Amino acid sequence: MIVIDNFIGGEFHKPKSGQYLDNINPAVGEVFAKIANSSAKDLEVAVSAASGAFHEWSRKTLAQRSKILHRLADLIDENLEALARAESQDNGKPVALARRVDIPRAEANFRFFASAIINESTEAHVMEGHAVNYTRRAPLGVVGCISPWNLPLYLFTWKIAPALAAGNCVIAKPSEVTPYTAFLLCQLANEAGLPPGVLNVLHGRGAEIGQLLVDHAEVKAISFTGGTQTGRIIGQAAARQFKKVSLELGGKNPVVVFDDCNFEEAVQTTVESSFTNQGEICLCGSRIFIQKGIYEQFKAAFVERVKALKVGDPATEVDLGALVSHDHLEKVDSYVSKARTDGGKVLAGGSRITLMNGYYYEPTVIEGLDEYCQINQEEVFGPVVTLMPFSDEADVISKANSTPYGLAAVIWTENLKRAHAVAHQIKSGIIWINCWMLRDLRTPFGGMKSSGVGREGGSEALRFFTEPQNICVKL
Ligand SMILES: NC(=O)C1=CN([C@@H]2O[C@H](COP(=O)(O)OP(=O)(O)OC[C@H]3O[C@@H](n4cnc5c(N)ncnc54)[C@H](O)[C@@H]3O)[C@@H](O)[C@H]2O)C=CC1
Ligand SMILES: O=C(O)/C=C/C=C(\O)C(=O)O
Repeated sequence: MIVIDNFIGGEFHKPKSGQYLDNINPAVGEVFAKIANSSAKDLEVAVSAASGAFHEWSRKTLAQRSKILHRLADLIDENLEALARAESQDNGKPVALARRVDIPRAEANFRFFASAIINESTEAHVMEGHAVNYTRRAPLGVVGCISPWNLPLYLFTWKIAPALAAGNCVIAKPSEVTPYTAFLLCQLANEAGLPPGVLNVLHGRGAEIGQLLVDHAEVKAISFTGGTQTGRIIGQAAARQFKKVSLELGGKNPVVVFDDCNFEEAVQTTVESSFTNQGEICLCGSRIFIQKGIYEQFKAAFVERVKALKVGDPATEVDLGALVSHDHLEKVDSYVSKARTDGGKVLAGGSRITLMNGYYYEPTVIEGLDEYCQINQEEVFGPVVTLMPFSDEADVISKANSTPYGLAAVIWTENLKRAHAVAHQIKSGIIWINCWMLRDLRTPFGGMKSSGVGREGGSEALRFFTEPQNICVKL
């Protein structure tokens, strides 16, 4: 049995409570690891290690920090296969997907921020003839990074890489549902030469050790990705201490297909935007709006391809693996049941798949529901999409904006003037025109409305993890 212990001050530590949680492989429904169940005592040791390391880490030159983070990126690449297999075992996603997307992106996250700190310029504001102001951006100290289960190492590193690059010491809390690759990364951090205490990883339940981390006065900022309800709790707790907080939350993302789209590309990419990673990505499009003139044609082509998707053992060549947990499978299935009772017609899928005692669900397409029914308002976070017709631009803009969420949207049209006009009126932090998940790590990443507060990526992330200080010099 694998034992996932905490990583504090460069060493693995058993939880002070001596208690462990079960870690289940969702592909087969079996416990394969034990996870440290951390408490306040573990947090105190981690805070002390992180605070103690801050002086040395924050005073390293940018080139020194950059070199260590590049080395960590190299080590992720060297261990790609083992990390991809671990990610699949923990999460249920196809190994091939982890090999192609999750682990290379974890490497890219370190690579990107290791280079960004070297290339970032500082600002100066000249008061002609009077003074010059320059902006110093100093690291915050000890910061907390809380990540979810859907893209475990990908999102864990998306947070810790900018935090470390900017000179902070980190206490990270990966999801208790998928802690394995964060645990494996700790060993690589030591090999890369990251000084002890600069990165600390505590495992355990969100409502316990996660909440203690958010509430700790020595932790100066929290970067969180996860569900909107959890984001609300964290935002409220952080506000009490005027703590900096970045919240990347849920989505109910619209895909808008105009009748002048490149039909083939729109159909194929919409299959991907719906079902990649079993639909467990906050950026997946879950409400597909199709212009009336091509509704039937698009529906037929889309459903045919969805029915051809292969679901099964994630260690083999499949399109979809298992959902992350039994609870999540129940949740997804209950949304589909409710959609049926609301009058929805299931065009593809709609059922669990019995296989190896794992948590498998068919890729599901539903039509016949309006934009205000439950399944079109709440985040399912699984392989379920709805199809809805629309008449014109005004109609689809109103429908696209009809949820509390505003994370991402996709627009398919060959008329770029129309694409820009619609993009400007959809209330989403990220808009893809004629593509999906084309990611440039320099761009601001995050959502509007209930999809979050703040932005990650590029300079936004480095700014979040630093405190600006204006220094005015009289000339
Ligand atoms: N990126 C996204 O948009 C994600 C959205 N979700 C949505 O949230 C729903 C619930 O999934 P969960 O696994 O329960 O997500 P969650 O939001 O509860 O968990 C995300 C992370 O937050 C931690 N956490 C939970 N409660 C906390 C607290 N009070 N203080 C500090 N940290 C806390 C968890 O341990 C985990 O590391 C999903 O069904 C999905 O709809 C879940 C994961 C990612
Ligand atoms: O940064 C990305 O490319 C993707 C981020 C995805 C999430 O934040 C998510 O699914 O939660």
